Amino acid sequence: MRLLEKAPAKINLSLDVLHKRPDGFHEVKMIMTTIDLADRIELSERKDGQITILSHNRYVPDDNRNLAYQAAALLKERFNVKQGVSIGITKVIPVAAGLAGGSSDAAATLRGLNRLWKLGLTLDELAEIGAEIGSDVSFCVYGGTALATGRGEIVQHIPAPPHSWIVLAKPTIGVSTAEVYNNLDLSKVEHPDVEGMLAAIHENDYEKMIGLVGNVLESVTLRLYPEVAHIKEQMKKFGADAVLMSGSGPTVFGIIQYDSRMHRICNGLRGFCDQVFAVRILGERNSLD
Ligand SMILES: C[C@](O)(CO)[C@H](O)COP(=O)(O)OP(=O)(O)OC[C@H]1O[C@@H](n2ccc(N)nc2=O)[C@H](O)[C@@H]1O
Ligand SMILES: Nc1ncnc2c1ncn2[C@@H]1O[C@H](COP(=O)(O)OP(=O)(O)OP(=O)(O)O)[C@@H](O)[C@H]1O
Repeated sequence: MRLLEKAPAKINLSLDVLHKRPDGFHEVKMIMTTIDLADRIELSERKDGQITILSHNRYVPDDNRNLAYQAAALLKERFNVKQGVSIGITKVIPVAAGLAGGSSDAAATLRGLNRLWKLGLTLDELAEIGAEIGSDVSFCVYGGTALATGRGEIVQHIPAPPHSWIVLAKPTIGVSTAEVYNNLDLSKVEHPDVEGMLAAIHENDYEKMIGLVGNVLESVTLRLYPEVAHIKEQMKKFGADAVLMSGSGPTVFGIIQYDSRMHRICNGLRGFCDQVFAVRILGERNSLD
């Protein structure tokens, strides 16, 4: 048997870090939403009990460093599954980009293997298992839009943000999440208004939403990688309504209401940036909702 799962990317509309915890992780408060840019995960049964990864992407590990491999190994061990699985990953989400590509691949593998191996687990149970793989995996198990707290694994669902285009631009560099958190100086950051963003989304208020985007991790990544600041400036100059870095970066996203402006911004960015995408937020509401 063979089955397919989509693994969508996420962006963080608001990302605050409250403090560093004794376990080394940081306590976060962030609003995440899935976008229509997805890897494809193909799961095929193996009778020999092995787990294999095939991705045809030189930046993606094909062994137990791959988060999809870790997801399969965890389920196999926890539920004493005898079968194995071949995991084919068609990468669309840029790697080490702040878009949770690896986390979403792991989450899709959990959802897919739950079906393939007939484990009968709920999404809540899969999300709990996902937290053992990485902080973003729990959110990715559900997708949609959510307020995430704790180290990111406590997920509270909220409505989708107002109707808009998301333009993504990824500079050629990759960024290490651990490096960004390690260089964060919380005495120097400006905290975003996460509660205000929550209210804007609940009220489906586009103007309010674009005025409230914020990410404390920008303070680190923009300093370490000036090309990210350059892309932010260009996206603003081309006319995006709001511009923010996603996660630990380096991908920058712009929020735009009108198609014509979205095209203008994409054309402008493609002049100097290889990876530019225009996507919708998954499950978005239209402006009349
Ligand atoms: C930046 C975000 O992507 C925003 O959604 C996440 O906070 C990061 O999530 P992630 O990539 O799944 O992170 P993990 O794989 O769990 O952790 C990678 C590293 O990031 C740091 N880390 C991550 C999450 C967190 N709440 N505090 C941290 O300090 C830790 O140094 C950890 O070793
Ligand atoms: N399935 C996978 N896809 C991509 N990278 C993976 C995968 N599994 C493991 N990795 C490793 O994880 C690193 C980070 O990749 P990923 O694309 O998940 O980063 P990210 O989008 O910044 O994640 P996040 O936003 O959750 O911090 C890569 O450099 C790669 O070595």
